[in-house]
Formats: sequence, structure tokens, C-alpha cells
Amino acid sequence: MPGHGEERGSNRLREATPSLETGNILTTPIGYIESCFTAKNGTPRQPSVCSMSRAYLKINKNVFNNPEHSVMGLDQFSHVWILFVFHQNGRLSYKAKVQPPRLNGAKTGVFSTRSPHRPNAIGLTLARLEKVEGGTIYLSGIDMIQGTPVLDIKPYIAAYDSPQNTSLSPNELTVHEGQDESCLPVDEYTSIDCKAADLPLCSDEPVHSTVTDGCEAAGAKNSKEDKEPYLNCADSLKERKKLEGRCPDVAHVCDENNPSQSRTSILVAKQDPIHGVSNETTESGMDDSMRSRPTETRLESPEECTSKDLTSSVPCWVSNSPVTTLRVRFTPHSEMELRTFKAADDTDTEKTPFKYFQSPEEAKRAITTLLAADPRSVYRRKRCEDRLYYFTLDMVHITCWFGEGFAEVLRIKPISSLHHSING
Ligand SMILES: C[S@@+](CC[C@H](N)C(=O)[O-])C[C@H]1O[C@@H](n2cnc3c(N)ncnc32)[C@H](O)[C@@H]1O
Repeated sequence: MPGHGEERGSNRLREATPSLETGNILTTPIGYIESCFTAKNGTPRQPSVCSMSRAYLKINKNVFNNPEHSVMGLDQFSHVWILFVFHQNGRLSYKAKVQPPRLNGAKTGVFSTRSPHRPNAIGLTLARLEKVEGGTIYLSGIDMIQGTPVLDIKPYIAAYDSPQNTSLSPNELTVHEGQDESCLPVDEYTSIDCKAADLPLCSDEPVHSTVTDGCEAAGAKNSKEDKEPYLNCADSLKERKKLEGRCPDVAHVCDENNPSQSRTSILVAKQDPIHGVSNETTESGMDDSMRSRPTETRLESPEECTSKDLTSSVPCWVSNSPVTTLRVRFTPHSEMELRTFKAADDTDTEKTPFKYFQSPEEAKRAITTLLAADPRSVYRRKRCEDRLYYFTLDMVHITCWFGEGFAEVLRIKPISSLHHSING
């Protein structure tokens, strides 16, 4: 009988009749990923591993007659969440406990991992949005293979999606005596692209007090904002444009449990918000109850084997995996083979063009970052140490081997030449 301590499942989820109310929905992909990764082998385990990786997604005309309408405004975001189906899992099977590669053989609960083998085989990737052209979006920093069915796209909004930018729980907070927490010194809010001095950090007025984007869930019924959420969002966009592009992220933060305590925040990225993150938040336009909230975090004494940043924590196998980063080297022969690929500005017709990369150097950097993260499965790492490892990237077929603490690229061939020799 299912549900009686059963560890493995496959059929239970497929027996239900589709119905929105019960959550048994039939999905329709909005499109299929065109990716520089053609197979699972060698594909990074997370998008942050290889920022040079590229893909694009054309919104399907079966979903929207005018696909370009559905991505209108998306180009104003730097990153997007992609929800997709792990369509190459082989079959829909899953276990309650899995062995993530970073744990090198040890088990943990499937929901504590990003394993592709999960009850609904749904993946979640945060990708950089390079550009939008018509109904096609171009992405980089991805971990999805060619042909991946995409279920949904959502913009990445630091104010909603990063705990560093949301209300902290009271026992994580403390106020420093004498500090005016509503207006921290500008120089604490450094940013990559923007001059901190340009930012209205200490405005007496709310930056934009009527923004309701994201507040519907807070239950603010009957308010003007509730009826016209998109009109008010336009204010936010105007304000956002004024503050120039991707930095800072200006947003209205809603306290879901208490909508009256919603407030406007100005978020200034200290580093790349996605890969290695440190965002700072200051608040303006707060009501009194919010003003009494402290703004500086105090770290609790770190628990053993748990890594914490200011507002979130992960087990140490995520932040400090027992699997080491590998040194990567190329044999002189493989370096030479890589130079038979064509840079975007190269006119040599004898060379093989890339589909996604700009140059052999970029491809080399991508191969290096992929191998440094040790893409092998635990099984292969432990049982087939001495075997050759193959993978493809863009138009390149790579052969390498792994030794103690390193990976060495032995051979690099164009995929087309291999197809040619296989097909006769
Ligand atoms: C560990 S998963 C993480 C995916 C996503 N970032 C997440 O957290 O849900 C990434 C791995 O899934 C595999 N993968 C990517 N696309 C896939 C697909 N369409 N079907 C099955 N496996 C896929 C690749 O081997 C890749 O290394």
C-alpha cells in the first residue's frame, strides 16, 4: 500500500484525475530549451557553475498566438527563474532519500536536494537574461539540456526572492544603540555599477508608496491598489528606470501576515545577487511599527556544520562539500584541436563554427569551469575512476580523464565530424 513507509514512488502521482482544485494539473510546455548542452553528461549541476553557458527559448505559438506579448517587459529584468521538466530522467521514479554528488555517497532527503529525481520531476533554474527578441528569450548561466520542456518563466526580483532582502525574524536581529536604523550611512551601500550617492537612501518620503506588485496575497482587498495593481506597478517601473537598469532593485515589500505593515525598500547589490550574493536593504517610507524594527543582523553562534550568511543557512555539504574542486589541464594536442574552432570574427571557412560560444577561448573557459566542479556521478567517481569521460558542449565533443585532484582534457573534436564518422 502506498503511504505506509514506502520509500519509492512512480505511479501514484499519475493516477489522479486532472483538476486545478486538487493540484493535479496537466501541464503544457511554453517552449523547449535550445541549449549548448546536448546531454546530461557534463552539464553543470547548477547554473552558477558556468556563467558562459548559453541557451534560448522560443515561446510556443500554441500557448500564445502572439508569443512576443507574453514576454513584454521581461527585458527589464537581469535574471529569470525557469521552471522546467527533467524530461531525460528516463522514467518518473523517485526515492525519499537520495545521494547528492556533493555528499559523495551519503544520503539525505530528496527535498533537501536539487536532485532531478523527485515526485514531479520539476527543475528550477535561475538564469541570466541576455536579451529578448520577439517571442524568444536568450539566456546564459544555465544547467538545462537541449530539448528541455519549459513550464514557466518568472522574473527574479531580489526583494521577493532573496531572504537577505525580506523581513528578518525578530530573534535574528539587534539594534545598535544610537543608530538611526531608518537611514544607514550611504557608504555602507556600495554597489557594482551605480554610484551609491545617486540613491535616495535617506528620503523622508516613501519612494513610491502605492506599489502593490506582489501584495495581492497579503489580502489587501478593496484597496484601490488591489483593483489596479498593474497601474501602480508602472510607478515602480518608472522609478526603477530612474534608478538605472539593474541596480538598485527598488521594490515594495509586503508582510504577508500583516499587509498594513508593507513598506518600500531600496536594495543595493553589493555583489552579483545570484552568484555569491550579498544584498543590503534599507528602508524608507516605513510606518512606525516598521521603524521600531532593527536593521542590523546578529549572527547566532554557528551551529556545527551549518553555514550561515546574514539571513539564511545551508548545511555544510552545500557550502563546504567533501568533494574538492579539481585542477583542470589540457594536453597540447587538445589545445591545438580547440583552435580548429572558429571565433565569431574569424573568416577561415575550414574551421568549425560554434553555435553558442564566441571563441575557442570562451569554450575553453567553459570546459574548465565544468570540469573543475567534477561533473561525474558518485557512482562514476567511485567505481569508474580510471575510465574516460565524454561530454559535449556547443559543437564540441570532449574526451577527458580524471586523476587525483585533477581532470585532463585529452581530445576535442567537432560534433559534426563525429556524426560523420558514425554515419559512415
Ligand atoms: C541537479 S539538476 C538541478 C537543476 C535545477 N537548477 C534545479 O535545482 O532544479 C541539474 C542537472 O540536471 C540534469 N538535467 C538538465 N536538464 C535535464 C533534463 N531536461 N532532463 C533530465 N535531466 C536534466 C543535468 O545533468 C544537470 O547537471
